[in-house]
Amino acid sequence: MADLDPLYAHIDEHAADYIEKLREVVAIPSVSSDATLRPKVHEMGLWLQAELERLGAETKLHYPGTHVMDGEELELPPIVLGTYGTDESKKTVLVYGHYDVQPASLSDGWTSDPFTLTELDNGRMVGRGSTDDKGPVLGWLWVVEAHQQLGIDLPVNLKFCFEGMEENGSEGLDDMIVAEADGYFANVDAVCISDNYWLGTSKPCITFGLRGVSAFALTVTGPGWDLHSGVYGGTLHEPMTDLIHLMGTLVKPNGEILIPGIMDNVADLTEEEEALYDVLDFDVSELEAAAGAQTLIHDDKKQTIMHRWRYPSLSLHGIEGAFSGQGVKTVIPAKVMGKFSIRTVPNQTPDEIAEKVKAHLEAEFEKLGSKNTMHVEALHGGKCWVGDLNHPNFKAGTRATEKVYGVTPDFTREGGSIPVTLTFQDALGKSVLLLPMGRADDGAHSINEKLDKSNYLNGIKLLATYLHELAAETDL
Ligand SMILES: NCC(=O)N[C@@H](Cc1c[nH]cn1)C(=O)O
Ligand SMILES: [Zn+2]
Ligand SMILES: [Zn+2]
Repeated sequence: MADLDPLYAHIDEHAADYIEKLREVVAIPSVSSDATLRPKVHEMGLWLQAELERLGAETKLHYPGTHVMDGEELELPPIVLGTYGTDESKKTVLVYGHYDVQPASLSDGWTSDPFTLTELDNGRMVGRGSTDDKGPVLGWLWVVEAHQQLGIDLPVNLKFCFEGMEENGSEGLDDMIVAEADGYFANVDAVCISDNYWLGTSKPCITFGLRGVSAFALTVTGPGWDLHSGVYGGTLHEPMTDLIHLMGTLVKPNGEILIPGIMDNVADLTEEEEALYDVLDFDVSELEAAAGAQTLIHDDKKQTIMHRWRYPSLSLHGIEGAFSGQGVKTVIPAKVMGKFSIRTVPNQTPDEIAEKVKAHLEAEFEKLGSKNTMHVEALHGGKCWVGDLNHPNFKAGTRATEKVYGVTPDFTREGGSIPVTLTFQDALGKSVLLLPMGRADDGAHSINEKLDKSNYLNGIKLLATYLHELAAETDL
């Protein structure tokens, strides 16, 4: 295998260039769930295509069509596909990432403009998308560029698949992957995704499991329009009252999900799995620090980690249509929509979850005797995933981590979701490795999202080293 020390030195020397490029893409507010920012998502996709072309990849854009969001028909952003190298003597690695981001605004509590990458003295680079997932996506590009600049042969062929709707249901992606399994993706030997985080803040990990996610919108509709609560309060069924009651029937404050039958298919805990949690090097105080609170439900670390990785959870996210401004507005909202989602685990499926959620809410609404109308909509649903840690793809990731960081990584599952992981595994019949760049306290989806400069640079080295280690795998 090639001596990678010159590559590592090159990456360190070019830190300023890589940070400038990250600054450039953080400044494109590619928020996939905001209709007004949809052009920015497209712009970000085209930015990536141009960079891939600059690096000599053959690219193509797959446009999945349109969808309706907030009552508006919108063009879905392109899935950016790229092929770099077609040498039949080399293995082909498919790398996936997403270029859309979660919403962010200063009023949420950011200490700097979310779309201006802000470097702090402690090495943190703060900005929306820095860690989820623009930093890692860019990392793959710099791996190719560094090899070119140093004249080092890239030991594998690469296929890129970058999407712009991951944070909003990945519409159109699964269909494209299934349709192209024997086409564009035909020669793929292994898949790697860098879109998650270390378990803590100091030790790297590789990840072999994710929870799924099923998102719902629960709408209660009553009066024809918003009403004066002094004039109508006490005289009619209020949608907010119904909605708050219904949302209260979903989950207890201790996290217990109240939907009948929801736990029926949850995989049994085996002794072998339990032993993994016993030896895990996990510090709950780091989780508390990253959350900015000491409000964990469970007293011991084992229960905490199991409820994050292997049991389902239900979170209430918000209510559309309700008054949320400052001061008091004595209004009866005419129509309100509660949003919640369930993180799902083996062996739960989105169809089963949707059926149980609907049956429960319909039964609870019936009990209210309300004259309002209720509608439950299953939004996106993605399955959970557990990969095979013994596969050579994971061995390559482990060796790469050991080389770059000098430690054996933690082997983790994660509470979050990247539904395409299972799609790649099933449709292509190939191993998918999750190889994170960022740390547990990066604040993805939260305020002041950051990527540490050291994680960015070591992450680029890690992705490069992984490709070399995978190329050296004889068992693949
Ligand atoms: N980094 C992966 C990630 O953040 N995934 C999202 C996926 C999602 C599901 N619904 C909306 N976004 C996650 O929330 O886990
Ligand atoms: Zn992500
Ligand atoms: Zn995300």
